[in-house]
Parts: sequence; C-alpha cells; structure tokens
Amino acid sequence: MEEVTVPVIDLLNLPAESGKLLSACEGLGCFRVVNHRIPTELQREMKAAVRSLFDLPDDVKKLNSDIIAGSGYVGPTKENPLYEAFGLYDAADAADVEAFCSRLHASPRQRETIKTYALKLHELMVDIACKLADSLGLVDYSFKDWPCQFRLNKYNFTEETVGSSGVQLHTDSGFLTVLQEDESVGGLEVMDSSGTFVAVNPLPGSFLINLGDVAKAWSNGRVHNIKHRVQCKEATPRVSIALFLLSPKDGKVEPPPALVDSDHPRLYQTFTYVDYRKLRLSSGSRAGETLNLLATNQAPTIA
Ligand SMILES: O=C(O)CCC(=O)C(=O)O
Ligand SMILES: [Fe+2]
Repeated sequence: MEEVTVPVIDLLNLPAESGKLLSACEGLGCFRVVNHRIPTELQREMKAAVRSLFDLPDDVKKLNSDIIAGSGYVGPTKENPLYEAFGLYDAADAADVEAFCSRLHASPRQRETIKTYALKLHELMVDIACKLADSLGLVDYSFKDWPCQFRLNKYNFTEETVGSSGVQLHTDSGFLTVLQEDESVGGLEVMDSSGTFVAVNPLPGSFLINLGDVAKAWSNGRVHNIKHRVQCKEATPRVSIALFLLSPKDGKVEPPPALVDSDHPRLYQTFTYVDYRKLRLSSGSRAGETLNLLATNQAPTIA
C-alpha cells in the first residue's frame, strides 16, 4: 500500500506556514504538527497510564459511562470486534477529568498525568484551531469554550487478526481531532481525493490533526472532513489517544458571516452538534454522509 505524505506544520513557524496549513485542510483534511511544546515525557507517561487503564476488569471499565451519546466506554462490537475505547466528556472541564479518573480508580500518579495531559492538549488544540481560523482570514476567533471529548483507543491485535479491520471507515464528527498515534504500530489509513486508501505511518513526537464534519459545515465547505479507518497490520496491540474539539459551546454549528457571500452561499443548514451526533448514530453511516442530509437544498431534518 502507498504511504501518504502528510503535510507537517511547524507551529513555531506561523504565520509563515499559514498557506501550507490551509492547503492541507482544504486538500487532504489532515496534517501533522511539530514544535508543539508538549513534552515527550508527558506523551510517554500518558501512554503508560492509558495502557494500564485497559488492563482494568470489564466491570470497572464500564463505570466510564456516557455523558453524551457514545462518550463513555465502548467494548468490542460486531462492527469493530478488536476495538475498545474509554471516553471522557468534557476534557476542557477539570471537574469532568477528575470524575473520569475517580470512576476508574486511577492512582494519584495516573490522575496527575491524565489531568496535565488533558489541560495541555486542550490548550494545543485551541491554538491549532485559532491558527486554522487565521488562515481563513478570521481575526481573533476564539475556540476556548468549545467542549472537547477525549478518547483512549485500544486495538486488540493478534496473530489471527492480521488483515482484518481495527476500526471501520469513518469521519470524525466534531471540528478538529488531535491524535497521539501508537509509537510503533501503524494501521491508520486515510482516503485520498481519488478515493484510494493510503497508509499514515506514525511519526513519533508529532501529533496528527484530522478535520471532521463540524469543520466542513462551519467553514461553509472550505475544509475537508477526512475519511479514515484503522486496519490490523501486525500482531501487536495498538493504543492511540484522541482529543476532539467538538462544536461551539451553545452547540450551534453555522459558518462565521465572513465565510458566506454571494460567491459562497450557505451549503448547510444550522444544526446543533448534539442533534447531529444522534442523527449520525441512528443513521448508521459514519463517514460524513449525514452532513448531506443537512445541505441547504434538503428539507430540514433536525431543528
Ligand atoms: O487510532 C487511530 O489511529 C485513529 C483513531 C480514530 O480515528 C478516532 O479515534 O476517531
Ligand atoms: Fe477518527
């Protein structure tokens, strides 16, 4: 399989790399960041904490219950039998992070690591979103109060599962995702503009940024919600950590006025993120198709 060249954005070299950032968002819908100031040690400690959470007994794992639909622990399913994940909503809220740790009986050290990681990654994510808004010509746009979801992913890959699916094809439903990949186990594949799957191989120390459905609607179609999946390529369990910046605080997704004019008429109806998420879950389609139901030329589906 071909390997895709994911554009690498040096966060210390903005706004010089603003054009490169925007082309990555408009084209592939994905880029990497380096010089992000998240210490390697924190990334390593967080990975260790996440690995140990997955060793908890099933009944404890299930204490990580949903806050919004699908935000809590997900065990293996028929669609994704090798996949399990913990979830946390809202990772931008220190009390929610505490509650998540308490429910899973996290040790004081794990708790400290998870809290610091959530705080720092949230700051990084808001900073990246601002840089993206800058590149679209939006001055002083703030993402600080946008809710944010955390997901800790584990793929139980073994000798027998090589060649099978780790997680099915999907887009991320929110605005922007920051992913700390597995340091060594690959398997992530993205769909390029020709509809071909291409491998994304890990680049340790960097973070991978994906744009989701909310970014496409919010930007009035300017940026691309990247389709991706995970395949089992080797017999080693794989762990990744994702932070999702979801939607504006009031949940209302609509483009800033500066992104709408007679040459760029509104492409999507205004919708709320929570309703969108429900619609996506109930429709069973995970790869951005649900957004088509909300095009301005469609009858209103959700208020
Ligand atoms: O594990 C990965 O590399 C991707 C995870 C992912 O796509 C997700 O959590 O939405
Ligand atoms: Fe994803």
